[in-house]
Amino acid sequence: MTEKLSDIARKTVLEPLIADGWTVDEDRDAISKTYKFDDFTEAFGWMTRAALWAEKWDHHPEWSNVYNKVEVTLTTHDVGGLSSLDAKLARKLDTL
Ligand SMILES: C[C@H](O)[C@H](O)[C@H]1CNC2=NC(N)=NC(=O)C2=N1
Repeated sequence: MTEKLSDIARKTVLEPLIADGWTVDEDRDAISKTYKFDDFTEAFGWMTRAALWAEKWDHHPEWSNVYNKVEVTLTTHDVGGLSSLDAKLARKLDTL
C-alpha cells in the first residue's frame, strides 16, 4: 500500500531531486520539472519511453508537451500527495 511520505522521508527523498531541477509545489504536495529537448521527435520519444515505465509501475505523470518541451508534475492521487512512487518515477525520468 502506497503511503504519503513522512516529514523525515520527504526531506531525504526530495533533496536530491531538488538538486536535479525538480521543484516542490507545497499547495498540491507535488513535484514538477520541465524537460527541454532538441525537437519534437526527441521530446515525444522520451515521453514514449516514460509512458512505458509509468504503465509498468501503474504510476502516471501529469504532463503536457509543446514542441520540444515537456512539463511534468508528479503526485500520488490515491493518497492525495507525494509518495515514494513519485520519487521513484522522477529518478527514472531523469535517466531516460
Ligand atoms: C487503479 C490504478 O492502479 C490507480 O488509479 C493508479 C493509476 N496511476 C496513478 N498515478 C498517479 N500519479 N497516482 C495514482 O494514485 C495512481 N493510481
